[in-house]
Amino acid sequence: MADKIKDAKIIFVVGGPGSGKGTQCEKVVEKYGYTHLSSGDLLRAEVASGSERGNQLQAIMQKGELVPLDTVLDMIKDAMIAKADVSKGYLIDGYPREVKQGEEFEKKIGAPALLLYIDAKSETMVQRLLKRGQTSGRADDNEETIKKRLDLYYKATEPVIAFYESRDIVRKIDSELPVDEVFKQVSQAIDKLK
Ligand SMILES: Nc1ncnc2c1ncn2[C@@H]1O[C@H](COP(=O)(O)OP(=O)(O)O)[C@@H](O)[C@H]1O
Ligand SMILES: Nc1ncnc2c1ncn2[C@H]1C[C@H](O)[C@@H](COP(=O)(O)OP(=O)(O)O)O1
Ligand SMILES: [Mg+2]
Repeated sequence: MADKIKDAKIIFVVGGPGSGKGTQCEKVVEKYGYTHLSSGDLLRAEVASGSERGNQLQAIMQKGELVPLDTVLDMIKDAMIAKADVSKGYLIDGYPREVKQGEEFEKKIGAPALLLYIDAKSETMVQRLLKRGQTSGRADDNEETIKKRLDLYYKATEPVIAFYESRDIVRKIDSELPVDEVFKQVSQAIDKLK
């Protein structure tokens, strides 16, 4: 595995729910041709398949909780391998959500070259998620679950940023600005990688 993706850059995209991770990743795909893997999207695909495992995942996600680490990591790893021959870089969106996930990823796959920290105020995230909820059809875009997701973000995911800061790979992105302004910052961080 490590061999197959040895030249591909790995970028972790970390930020609260509704901070704009998915929005920025789409633009990175367009400009840089990186492979975008969203843990949430992978999980929702499993739910949509109607499998027994998908039903269990749905119940967890609806409560705003984290699904088991092994499940997410296996899904990401399989998806990375599937793209290994064509991918020059990977955007890992929504993972790691806790320090342990980062540690396990590095043991099984490899080290990230960059961590994009997509930062927005909690009020901003709530407003964006409530708006997204009007059309997303996502079971977790409702007021009650949003609150739980935010709490979990501050408790479990923010420590991930501190964990990688010591390696100097964290780039903090101000995601309060309009999408294109946010993307300028993202582009600058990626351009510096080369
Ligand atoms: N910079 C921004 N300004 C305004 N709205 C944004 C911005 N970035 C994202 N959004 C909107 O906020 C919502 C959440 O964005 P999304 O990319 O799905 O976030 P995440 O993947 O982090 O949950 C979406 O409806 C999106 O259109
Ligand atoms: N790395 C991960 N570990 C555990 N659960 C995860 C996960 N990534 C996603 N999930 C589950 C729990 C999340 O509340 C839900 C939705 O995730 P998401 O689509 O990444 O949300 P968002 O883009 O709004 O931040 O899926
Ligand atoms: Mg997303």
